[in-house]
Amino acid sequence: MLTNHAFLTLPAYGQLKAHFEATESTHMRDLFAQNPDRFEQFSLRFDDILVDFSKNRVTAETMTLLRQLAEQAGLTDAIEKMFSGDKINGTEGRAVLHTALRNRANTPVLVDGADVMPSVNAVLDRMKSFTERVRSGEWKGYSGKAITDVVNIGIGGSDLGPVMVTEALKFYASDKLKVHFVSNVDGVHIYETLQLVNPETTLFLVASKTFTTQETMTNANSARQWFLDNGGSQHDVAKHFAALSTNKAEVEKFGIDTENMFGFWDWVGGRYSLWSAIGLSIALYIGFDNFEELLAGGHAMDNHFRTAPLDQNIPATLALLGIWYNNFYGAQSEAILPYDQYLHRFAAYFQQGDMESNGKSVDRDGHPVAYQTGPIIWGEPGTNGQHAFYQLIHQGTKLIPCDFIAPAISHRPMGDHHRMLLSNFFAQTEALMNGKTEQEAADELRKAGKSDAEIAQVAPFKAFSGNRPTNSILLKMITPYTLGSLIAMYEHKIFTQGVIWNIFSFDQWGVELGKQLANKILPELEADTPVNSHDSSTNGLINVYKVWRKN
Ligand SMILES: O=P(O)(O)OC[C@H]1O[C@@H](O)[C@H](O)[C@@H](O)[C@@H]1O
Repeated sequence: MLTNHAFLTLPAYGQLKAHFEATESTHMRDLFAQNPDRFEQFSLRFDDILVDFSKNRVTAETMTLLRQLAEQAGLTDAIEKMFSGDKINGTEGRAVLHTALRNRANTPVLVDGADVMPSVNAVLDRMKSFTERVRSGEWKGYSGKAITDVVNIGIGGSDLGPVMVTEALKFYASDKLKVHFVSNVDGVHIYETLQLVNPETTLFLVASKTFTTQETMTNANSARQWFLDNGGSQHDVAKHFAALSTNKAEVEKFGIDTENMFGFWDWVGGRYSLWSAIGLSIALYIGFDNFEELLAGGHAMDNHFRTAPLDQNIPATLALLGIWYNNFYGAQSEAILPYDQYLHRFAAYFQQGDMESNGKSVDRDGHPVAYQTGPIIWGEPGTNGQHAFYQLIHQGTKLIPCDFIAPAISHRPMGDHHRMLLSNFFAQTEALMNGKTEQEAADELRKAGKSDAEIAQVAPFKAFSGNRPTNSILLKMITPYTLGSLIAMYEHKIFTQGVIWNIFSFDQWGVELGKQLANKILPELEADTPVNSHDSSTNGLINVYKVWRKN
């Protein structure tokens, strides 16, 4: 178990508070003017990833104090505990070992005294041979045809990771196999997907850690019914349905041949499971070699996180910067802005990764926290975001720290597109940092021939305060390996913050209440008789629904 501490009483917290008050009004423009080495001093490199954090409202002293905060919170010890299989998921009594899934060094990792690596490797071997059989066409559907479409049915961690990675690595995909993802219990999702596929050549992957999730089981049942209604027989189900789960009993009950079950373990959190059997759709889409590269990239970042000193440690640095804005500047959110269309689901993926992990308000002693924990994560790919919500980032009243992510080399070089994309990537962080004074705005207007009256009227609106923090994460190229490292980098950032806030990052009790209430309401929706067992709003909504559905 992790060692507890009181975040607000850590000596470095008090020092940071005083330091914040003394430096809050400093403008990054001045910090850059004073220090020509700022970029060298405040950037880190790891393989083909450059993390430039110089455009943050920090000095060397800020970083030193933040690192002391991490040390005082016991980060080094916590990292070791996670990697070595300690049961750091305290409320569920579980180890947290997604790192073992990508442990390419194959060193033993013990849970309750037993090495998990042989089981991890055994599942990977089965995924490999299955992937090869499906991709080569050796695996046949019931009418003897090769598989052309894979439909992954899952939700949350059993969906978002595979969706994000298959999109991000589309360049590596085989053109013989398409992947589709069904998550929402809204029948529209499965309906529309089934319109695109042929039962003779479709493989359904039912992806659910628990194999009891309402949405997934409902979609899986509908998919099986569709399969049976459209030419497949009960006997053929084995050729068209596989399960990715920890729950063998439920898989059997559903009727999937356990030969077609790819297992994982309770020490893999749903939102950290793309590295496990849940990644089978990824392996099928990009090939097993590329899936292994993804694992290798994650593993390399694990080694970095575990061994790099704090002043060189990329995930820890990003985590500490996040804490600086979250707990001292009062920033409510963080934006993730990938300048790469293939990464268009990256922010959505880390919405779950971060918000489900650190959206907690009780500390590890079970006491309510008296400080802010996990931020709101949001974002869209650049440049689309620029034409939508960047106005607020540039001139709104809220401080929104942003991560800008871009590859130097595009997989799809088309004319000048990539250079234009990157000019925007570079320009935005420069603009956010520098801003534009009212005087500069006025000078521009004067040059454009505006009168003094016009200048006085318009200049205030054309001024930008600047001093808005950004990290620039420049990658050489989005390869399976770099993507693996990038994902692991964010995972460890989230972990570090959870350690410092003294919260449990690997449970998610907050999603349960809504599920319980939905289960209670579902049978109440059957009859047309009005309900009166809820508050007046819930009763009112249900009763109007019961009237309207009749038309
Ligand atoms: O994989 P399962 O068991 O179907 O769970 C899916 C999702 O279910 C949600 O309820 C959890 O909040 C997520 O963490 C999880 O990923």
